Amino acid sequence: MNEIFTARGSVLIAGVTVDGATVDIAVDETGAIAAIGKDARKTIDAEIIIDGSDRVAVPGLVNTHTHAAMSLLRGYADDMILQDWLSQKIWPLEAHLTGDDVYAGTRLACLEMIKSGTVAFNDMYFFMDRAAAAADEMGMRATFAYGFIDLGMEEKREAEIKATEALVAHITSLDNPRIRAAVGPHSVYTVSPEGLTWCAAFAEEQEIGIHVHLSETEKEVVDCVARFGKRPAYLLDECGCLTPRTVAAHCCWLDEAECRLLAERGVTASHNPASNMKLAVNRAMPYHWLRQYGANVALGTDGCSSNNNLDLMEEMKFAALLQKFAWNSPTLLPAGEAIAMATAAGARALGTGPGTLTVGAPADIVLLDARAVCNTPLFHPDSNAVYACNGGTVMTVLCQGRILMHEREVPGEEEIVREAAMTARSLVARAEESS
Ligand SMILES: C[C@H]1O[C@@H](n2cnc3c(O)ncnc32)[C@H](O)[C@@H]1O
Ligand SMILES: [Zn+2]
Repeated sequence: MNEIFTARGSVLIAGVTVDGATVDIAVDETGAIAAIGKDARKTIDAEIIIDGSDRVAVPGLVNTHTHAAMSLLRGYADDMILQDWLSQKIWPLEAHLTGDDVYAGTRLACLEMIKSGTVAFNDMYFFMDRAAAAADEMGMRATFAYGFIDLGMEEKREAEIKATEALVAHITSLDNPRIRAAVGPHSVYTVSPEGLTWCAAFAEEQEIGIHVHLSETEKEVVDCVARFGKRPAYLLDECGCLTPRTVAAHCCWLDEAECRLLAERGVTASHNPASNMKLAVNRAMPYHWLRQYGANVALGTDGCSSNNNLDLMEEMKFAALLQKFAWNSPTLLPAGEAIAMATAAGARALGTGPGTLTVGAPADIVLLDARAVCNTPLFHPDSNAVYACNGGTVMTVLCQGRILMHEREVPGEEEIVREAAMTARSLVARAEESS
């Protein structure tokens, strides 16, 4: 294998554009940014030198809500409303999932994320020990939550508790700083208050995150008020699920008071605009209120069955456009804020560092092609990154100083794609045989 992918020493990115200036970025052997500037090359004896001319450097992107192995379900069920999509197509198929399926699907997802500039992701799914193995092999950072769904049944709740405890124990035993565990209560419509309360207490005891779907549809809100006499964010809060370690996905139907509550609790709201538009949830996350009350707002793709890709560069554009359109404000969510959502806000949510190109930060660095058509002319790199380009502009990706992709080459790509295609076919065939 090309030594650029196996090297674990220091790296110099020479003559790269950062915030409009041409600089060097020096990465030390611990994987941290040692220096940035004109003389940064003098600070290390670089094992690997990357030519940064014709490249724009940005921080690695962070996907704060996905179901990575759903890459196997890409294009399997489109153009449906959420409840029908889940109950008629997705859950029946997922009943046939195996650990091998999740491993192959997560490897495909990691490949796709790396190829579009993502270095870290927040995952909620099943067989997460196998997902963790895949992410580790691919060199990414990731947080894994078992999708806890008890449907109000005590017996099922006991099984979900065991599955959650087993995953957290497994990930803890890995003792891998790139791979973390979280607790994943799916939503207020699939998890009982008892289940939600257990999830919150366990996450607090383990000092780990909570990953939950929140107020994705109007039906979720209406049903929650009818069943529990309160809106979903208040129910989650009563159960202890709103914390600074919580990532709440979607947040489309929050009212203003719920936005203030999320901000007060330090919750990260993960905006998933492509999935929301595709499933026609009929309301955009109220970003203006969340920002007004100081909530951390990050970005996520959701899974490949509702998006249908994992390209966070595209997601930045969807977010900026959807917010402007839905809230009738062309000044809402400008390009710089969209990039901060996809980088610093996501890194804050997952605790992966500052998510910026600064000395001392983990070297999670993405190099974009400055000569690409979408980057020409290059008046405003942020504008081009959000409004003109997509993940195809990503040339090189470093995570903790390790080179995961260079000149768009990722080691093992062909085998990962072949294996995932075969696995997806076999999963669907098994499901069809049994129906
Ligand atoms: C972990 C479970 O969550 C399911 N899922 C995937 N996307 C969504 C979504 O947008 N809303 C609710 N649930 C979702 C996934 O299929 C797993 O069953
Ligand atoms: Zn989701």
